[in-house]
Amino acid sequence: MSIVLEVDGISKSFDGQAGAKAVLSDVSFHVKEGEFVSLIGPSGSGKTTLFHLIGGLAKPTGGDIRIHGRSTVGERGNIAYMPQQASLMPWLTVAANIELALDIAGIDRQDARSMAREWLERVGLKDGIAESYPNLLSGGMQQRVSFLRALLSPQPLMCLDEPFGALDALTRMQMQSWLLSLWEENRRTVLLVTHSIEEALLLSDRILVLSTAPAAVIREITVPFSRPRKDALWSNPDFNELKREIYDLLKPVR
Ligand SMILES: Nc1ncnc2c1ncn2[C@@H]1O[C@H](COP(=O)(O)OP(=O)(O)OP(=O)(O)O)[C@@H](O)[C@H]1O
Repeated sequence: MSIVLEVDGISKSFDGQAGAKAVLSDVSFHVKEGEFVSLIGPSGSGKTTLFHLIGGLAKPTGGDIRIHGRSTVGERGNIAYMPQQASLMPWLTVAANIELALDIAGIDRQDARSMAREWLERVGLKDGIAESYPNLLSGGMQQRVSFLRALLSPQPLMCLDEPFGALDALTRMQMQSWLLSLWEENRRTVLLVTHSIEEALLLSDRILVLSTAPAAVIREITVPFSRPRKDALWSNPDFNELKREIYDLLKPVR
């Protein structure tokens, strides 16, 4: 499998009143083609900052970011990004929201139109949802549309930033199962930021554990469960063992 993303010795500091504040310190990792990798770390450890750097919205203080071997520091348009809040355009229908993203990414308008409609049906968003406006959909439905928009976008890497963080616990579990089966069919290259250890274990091939700020990768865990996975994994003793191990890594040092 070829390497899609290389984060190579990245550091990032912000200037503040009390001088420079280091947020990331020598962070290095990679994501291979078709891999699902999760980043998990304490609150404030710089996960969103890292996504901003990968997406080209900010520049690192040091280090390099490469996509398919080419340095993309400060360059936008290389990732399909899914934020915590769906951020759909309220004045466009669901289908038009997806079409717009594909259009911006350079896909022919006619192709974007048929892709959006076909995929909405395929992922169970039927019964006129394509022609509905986003504010008529539940939070979970909006996130399905947001995920689909990222999934269909042609960029080589999907970055999912706490995509289910704003959902209630039950909807979140349903969304995880939905995303799991959809991802296992499509195998796009994914980097996920999450606060949920269970979510990371259920979905990922590998988990990168970040330390508190200034953050570095303190552990890389290869998730040993075979695919296709089912949410019944939650009752597997090995699942709980790994959950405990990651929880201990994230515990604040007293
Ligand atoms: N533009 C900025 N200027 C100054 N400090 C910033 C800026 N952006 C982020 N920070 C600081 O960097 C640190 C890391 O923030 P970031 O949002 O990346 O963490 P996070 O791991 O995503 O947090 P959470 O898990 O709570 O969402 C925080 O202390 C934050 O205040």
